[in-house]
Amino acid sequence: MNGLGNDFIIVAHFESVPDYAPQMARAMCDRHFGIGGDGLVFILPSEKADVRMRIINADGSEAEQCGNAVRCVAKYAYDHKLSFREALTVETMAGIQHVWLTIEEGKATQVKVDMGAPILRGEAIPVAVNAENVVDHPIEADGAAFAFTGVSMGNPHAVIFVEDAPRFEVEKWGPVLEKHSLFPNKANVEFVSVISPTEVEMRVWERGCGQTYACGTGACATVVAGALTGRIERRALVHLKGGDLEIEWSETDNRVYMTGPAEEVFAGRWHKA
Ligand SMILES: N[C@H](CCC[C@H](N)C(=O)O)C(=O)O
Repeated sequence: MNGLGNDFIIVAHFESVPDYAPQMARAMCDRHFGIGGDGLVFILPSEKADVRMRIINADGSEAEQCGNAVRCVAKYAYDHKLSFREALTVETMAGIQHVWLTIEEGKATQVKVDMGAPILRGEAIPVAVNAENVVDHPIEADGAAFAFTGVSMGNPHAVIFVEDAPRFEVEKWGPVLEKHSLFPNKANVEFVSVISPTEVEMRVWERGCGQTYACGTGACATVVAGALTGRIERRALVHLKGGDLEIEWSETDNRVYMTGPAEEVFAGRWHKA
């Protein structure tokens, strides 16, 4: 499945995450010797929600949250009758996500997710900056100077505003910034250019998988960072390499709502030993 080209291998027949999950993710996500994907997603039973999601990045590291994967999991749960409601809940390591599905011809097409409230205090993101909000904070890497705004949606993000995101050298600066000493748990790094107060372009280097076509939590972090720094409004359209996400950081409940597509591409069997 994928959300705007951010693609995942979904497995739904485990009761819990096996201890060999990191090796399984690295093998299955390999785009030449495996199936290929940005991550391996387990759909598990839950006592608190309709289903539970755990996500392992392509490098075998586990992430606390994944916006595009939540949309895929919710679609899978409805389409494969793990849930019969168009409004359902997905338990993640970041909390319980409420999800609303748009159904067309019996299948979920568009998915809206309550991604919860952003975490902005430096040591909770975490970033090695002792501040309630980490806004346009200087960061140096390989002799270049940037300014990042730190936001967690359960997973850590460093949002950097640049002149022209689609032409930015993500492959050069992403890996250096992902592992910067300011980020104790590493970070997903978003490069964002503002088109208008309600529209941005974003490219992303993701922790544990590299440059991806889209990042749901990254799009949420982008709108929060943009609104915090007065660059954009709290509701914006985020243009990503793989398509668009609608994001709103609600003024009334402080929660971030993400709306976008989810797609099932194929199903199959994994035969490798
Ligand atoms: N690589 C991310 C997890 C996937 C997040 C992204 N794919 C999304 O849609 O939110 C991390 O290690 O925090």
